[in-house]
Amino acid sequence: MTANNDNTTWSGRSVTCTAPINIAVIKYWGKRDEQLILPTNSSLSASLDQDHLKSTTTASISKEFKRDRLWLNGKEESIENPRIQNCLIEIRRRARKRKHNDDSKSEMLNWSVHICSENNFPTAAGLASSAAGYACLVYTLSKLYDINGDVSDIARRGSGSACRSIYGGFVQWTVGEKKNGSDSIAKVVADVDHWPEMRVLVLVVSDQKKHTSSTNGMRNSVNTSDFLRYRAEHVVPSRMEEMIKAIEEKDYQKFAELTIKDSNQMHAVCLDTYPPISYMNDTSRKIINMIHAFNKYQGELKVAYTYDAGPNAVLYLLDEHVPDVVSLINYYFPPCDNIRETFIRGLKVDFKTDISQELKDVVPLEPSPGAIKYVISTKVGQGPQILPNEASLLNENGLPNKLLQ
Ligand SMILES: Nc1ncnc2c1ncn2[C@@H]1O[C@H](COP(=O)(O)OP(=O)(O)OP(=O)(O)O)[C@@H](O)[C@H]1O
Ligand SMILES: C[C@@](O)(CCOP(=O)(O)OP(=O)(O)O)CC(=O)O
Repeated sequence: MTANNDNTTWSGRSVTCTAPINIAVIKYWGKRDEQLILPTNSSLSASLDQDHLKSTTTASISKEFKRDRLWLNGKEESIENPRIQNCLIEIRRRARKRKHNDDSKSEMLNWSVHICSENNFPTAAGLASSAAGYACLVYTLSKLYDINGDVSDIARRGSGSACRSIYGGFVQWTVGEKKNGSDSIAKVVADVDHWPEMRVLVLVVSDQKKHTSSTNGMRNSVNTSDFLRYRAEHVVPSRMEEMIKAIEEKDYQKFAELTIKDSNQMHAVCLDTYPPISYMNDTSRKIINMIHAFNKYQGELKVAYTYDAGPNAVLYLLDEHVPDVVSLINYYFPPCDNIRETFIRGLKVDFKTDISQELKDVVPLEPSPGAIKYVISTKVGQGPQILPNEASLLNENGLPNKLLQ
């Protein structure tokens, strides 16, 4: 395939896109329909800047391809994965529905597709790789097949949280009421420029694969936790309204309080599950204690934490407080010597590695060297982006440029 300007050739077509991860401040935890991936409650997240955390996907179609194929992070994987199939089938169905005046384009719908994707961060480690991955897959395929309009409901069929990564800024996923899920879609609450002071620190405690996947964990919670039903019916609806208002008004105190409470509530539902699920470890709990002591010492909320299905903490804070919070992390969770240089990623300014005696006196912790592996400093970011042809992950034969042995 030799691509021309619009990525179309006599025998093929190829598109490459990127998509962000997102970190929820009102958590999705529970499905009411496993097949369509419909949630038990609405949720809300921010998509993060793609400098450090993104998926990149190339999708190509060609007359010459014999069958659909998929490569993920340099290795061929089965394209029969039911979630990938759910997305692919729905994309092709929507593409067929569109009336093509141009016969050559209709013909393309019968060609096989090659998909190659990579994440620039650890996969399946609780860093929302499935969200970025499926959003990127669906967005790329939608561009390949010229599908216009919202495709968040298709990304949702890959992984629930992926629907929120179809947009940038602050994004809600509305629970919806319809059985077919057509109203369970992502909507932008505030775009990327709305709250430019907002910063995000991702504290990587572990980048190993987690013991209980989100899918299995939330299925057990739906089956056994009364608290999950209570949360969905009596807590989340009003909390969503409050959170949207806090974001619209840039009310950090309210935003931080709701973020902390909602993370703790999701993990309380996990503990209410039978048998209980606990995603946090000792380091996660120490981070929580450190942040509550720090906020109390400051007299107001300066930093909010949230945890997904793993031990890693994500902190939402305003840019003016980043230096103090980074110093705090450095003091209580200093890096081992060999990684000092790469411990805090994405931050140019110098920060202190010590804190005041007054603060030490109120934080109920001893330093834990090496407990945090590294920190990614980032911010709220854009939605998926289309890249130029040169960025393709597939060569002219439709095979990956890079393959792992
Ligand atoms: N770039 C990608 N393209 C397609 N699929 C991907 C991509 N990245 C990840 N996935 C899919 O997502 C799976 C990992 O999802 P999983 O929910 O276990 O981890 P996670 O998304 O990192 O964690 P969490 O969703 O709990 O934050 C992978 O095994 C793969 O099937
Ligand atoms: C804890 C969470 O990150 C849950 C993520 O769940 P997934 O979207 O990974 O689950 P599936 O729909 O089964 O693929 C909270 C959130 O992102 O809202």
